[in-house]
Amino acid sequence: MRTVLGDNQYGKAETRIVRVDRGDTHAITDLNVTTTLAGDLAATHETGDNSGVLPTDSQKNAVFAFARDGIGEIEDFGLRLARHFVDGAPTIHRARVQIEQYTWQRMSVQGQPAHHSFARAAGTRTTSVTYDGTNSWVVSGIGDLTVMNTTDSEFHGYHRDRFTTLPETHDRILATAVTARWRHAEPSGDWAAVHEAAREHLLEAFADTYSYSLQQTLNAMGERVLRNCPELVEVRLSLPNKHHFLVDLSPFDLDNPGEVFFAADRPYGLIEGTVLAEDAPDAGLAWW
Ligand SMILES: O=c1[nH]c(=O)c2[nH]c(=O)[nH]c2[nH]1
Repeated sequence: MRTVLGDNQYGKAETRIVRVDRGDTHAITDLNVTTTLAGDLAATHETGDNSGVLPTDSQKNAVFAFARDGIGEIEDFGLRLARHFVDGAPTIHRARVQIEQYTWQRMSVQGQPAHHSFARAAGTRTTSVTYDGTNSWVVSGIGDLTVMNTTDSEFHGYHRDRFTTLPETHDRILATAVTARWRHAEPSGDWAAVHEAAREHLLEAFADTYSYSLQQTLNAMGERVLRNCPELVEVRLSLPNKHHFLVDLSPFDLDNPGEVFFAADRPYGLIEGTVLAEDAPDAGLAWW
């Protein structure tokens, strides 16, 4: 059988890098960086001719070397790296730089901000930057931000088949670990300000939406971000439904008026969806 080489890409996954800025007080930037390159790479696949391959080791080294000059916002760091790879190597026509930034909070010591001590906080800030030699696309977001509403959530009226045993509920816990990614209309802007605003609006929409399904909450979260952040044109959400089951305490002659739950970790419902501005421009390579 004859075969042809299809789409391919390669890069260095998960370069972990911590930069310490040693000003009057220390500051840290803690990143997990994944670089992915694509282009004219048939030769290495077909004959092992590596003349067009920029080693993944060099990609990792570039991440560390670029960090020596300062990192700044992860979106800008990603754009600098992506341009370096495509503009510097003739066979590389497309680069993606994905960055996860871990959140660290400065500790307090005797009521004062600590000089050099930090505690890791929940949630990550993320970006995925793509550059094709002409255009750049930026998708930013958050990861792993666990949230819970202890009421104002119902789930009933669903389609039933012969396997349906789920009891309808008019009052349940709604909990999820939010992964959200938002597409910027332009590959420039005040990344940190947009991030803060998008995060706030996501969380507020989660908290103040009376929910009849996690799907409805997802849509409300995406809508709220797009209505309030004109820099953004698309939001993609992935929301695991972290089920909390009321424990039957009747064997112990105890009632359970919505107070004691079993927090199951698997299996879990996984609710995913996209909300777009009606006039969102074509996504191009934003989600590559
Ligand atoms: O908000 C929910 N959406 C579902 O689709 C679903 N399915 C399920 O079993 N529980 C829930 N909850």
